[in-house]
Amino acid sequence: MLLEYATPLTFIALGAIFAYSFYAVLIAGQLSLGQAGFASVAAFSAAALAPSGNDVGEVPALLIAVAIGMTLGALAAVVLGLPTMHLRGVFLAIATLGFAEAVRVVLLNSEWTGGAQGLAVPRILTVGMAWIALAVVAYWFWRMGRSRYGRALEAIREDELAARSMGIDVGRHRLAAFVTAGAVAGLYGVLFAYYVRLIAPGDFDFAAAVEGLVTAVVGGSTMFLGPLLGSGFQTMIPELQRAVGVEAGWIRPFLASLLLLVVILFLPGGLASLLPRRTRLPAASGDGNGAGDGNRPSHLAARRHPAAGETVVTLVGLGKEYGGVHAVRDVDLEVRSGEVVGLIGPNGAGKTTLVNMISGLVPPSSGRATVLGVPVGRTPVHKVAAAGVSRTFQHSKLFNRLSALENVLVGAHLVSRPTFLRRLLWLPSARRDEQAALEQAARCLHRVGLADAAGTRASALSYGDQRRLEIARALASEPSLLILDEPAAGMNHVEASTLSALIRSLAADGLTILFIEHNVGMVLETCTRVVVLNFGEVIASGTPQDIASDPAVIEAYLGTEDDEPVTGSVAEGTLADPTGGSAEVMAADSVANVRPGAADTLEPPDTTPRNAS
Ligand SMILES: Nc1ncnc2c1ncn2[C@@H]1O[C@H](COP(=O)(O)OP(=O)(O)OP(=O)(O)O)[C@@H](O)[C@H]1O
Repeated sequence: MLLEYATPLTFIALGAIFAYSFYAVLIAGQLSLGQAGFASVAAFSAAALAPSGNDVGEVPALLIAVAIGMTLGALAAVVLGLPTMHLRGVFLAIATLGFAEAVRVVLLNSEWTGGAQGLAVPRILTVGMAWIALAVVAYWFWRMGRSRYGRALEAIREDELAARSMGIDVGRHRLAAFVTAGAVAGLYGVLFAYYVRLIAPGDFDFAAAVEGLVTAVVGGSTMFLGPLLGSGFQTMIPELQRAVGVEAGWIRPFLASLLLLVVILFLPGGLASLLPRRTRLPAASGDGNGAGDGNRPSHLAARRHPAAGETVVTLVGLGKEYGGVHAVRDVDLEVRSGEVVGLIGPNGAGKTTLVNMISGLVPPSSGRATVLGVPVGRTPVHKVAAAGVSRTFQHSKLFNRLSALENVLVGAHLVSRPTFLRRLLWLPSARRDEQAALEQAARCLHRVGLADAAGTRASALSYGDQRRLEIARALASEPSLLILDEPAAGMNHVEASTLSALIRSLAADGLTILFIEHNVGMVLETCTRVVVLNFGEVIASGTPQDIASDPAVIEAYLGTEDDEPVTGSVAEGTLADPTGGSAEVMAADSVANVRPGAADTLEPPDTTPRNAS
């Protein structure tokens, strides 16, 4: 019975293995078509170099061929990956396709490959061996999925910039994914060669690459079972055709293309997304709050924080120019450990550019900046994060297809330990470390009041909850400096007030906080020091009381008698941009027209002690 279906079953396994080589990079958001090239390098080299089954026995001969093929596939991926890993999307696809085509042409014109006639290879592979190989590959990706490494790849796929800011070395992870793809494609090439008996360079052409990609995409690139589902579907179409007596050759590519279209339009996660995706929640602790905000899990990696009062940020003459626009000019600023510094200023004042320079996202044009001992501008973003800088973004940069808990788990990248290889071996220490990371994530969610939303997809959260989730994700790395870019945007008064209390409680724990906010009232209430930027320059810096009555600040916000009226509400501490921009105001319904010079102080500062909460 099984033998009757041996051929389609073998091709399902082979197709799935090939699709896994695409899945390996799709999971990190990379689109590569070079896998056919890796497979052909592996297949021809192994066939030429591996000993004959007559000399060493069939299975050892196949195993040696697999080892040769996977090694050469991985090496080819390193050679191709090093110069191309900085490419994204379609550019990477074109470069890798070019490589595969070049390999095909070289093999086609080489004598040792038999040219267009191809190379005869003994059939050693059986259906059982093919499925064992598939099981090993699927196991690899299954165990990878919930490891720290697997989560980092998913984070890169969802938002590369945010992943960098969480301390993930994107270049290294992308190259690792590419090399895995090379090895898996190499495995496919060898198994294919030792099954079909005769291999020709044409077996690994553009059409083969597209078929592998379609199989992976149709199956789904976000769940490890996707390639298997895709391959089963692709291989079974001709079998079903035969069963119902319709032999037309166009049906399979037509249905595959149709399904690809349906998947891209309506089912971005592929067939695998129809299967339920579970978010593993941490085991509840005895305090009734799940992992709650209890003690720090003991298996997390250690973090060193600066002592109270130690310098955290030093900016000297820092400037950034975009073409002729001076976004930031000549800023001198020192932030000490434990301070809560509010950065305010009208739209376009240069606040985001300044914090982008501090977090290493944007290199300065002039001056120098040292953050937690690291010279930013010359240091990659993930290393700045590793030094202890964590941040949220003005426009939320969550990993939208991941749950709230998974988002925060990525945030814990820097304090959690690598677990993938230990997960492959089911070592208890890997489970313990994963549990510690889960507890850390749950603790951070609890701290921002999102414990109940742990299993909810980030994209399904309300706008205010998304902003809180970003804060939880930023906290998970246990930073020394937390940068918040307009954290209260989109929040109502109650939420903003709760957020203000949270920021003060974080500061009471010793965290240094730098935050941009248009809600001036909240800034004055929350900060120990306020820095005001206008046209890229610091126009004032001091205590909330000083800033609230500083004439230069009031003029920057309200303009002078000669200016056009501006919209905003002093009473709400929320002011629109005097330069005409569109500030995200906290309470749109309370916005009133304010004549220039209508008030002589901003929102009076709250005198509540900082650590009262
Ligand atoms: N990547 C860029 N390329 C060109 N100009 C830029 C770039 N980023 C910022 N700018 C310009 O730099 C100036 C400062 O922008 P920035 O976003 O830092 O201001 P901001 O104070 O954060 O404003 P907002 O409150 O609206 O976020 C603006 O004139 C802006 O147009």
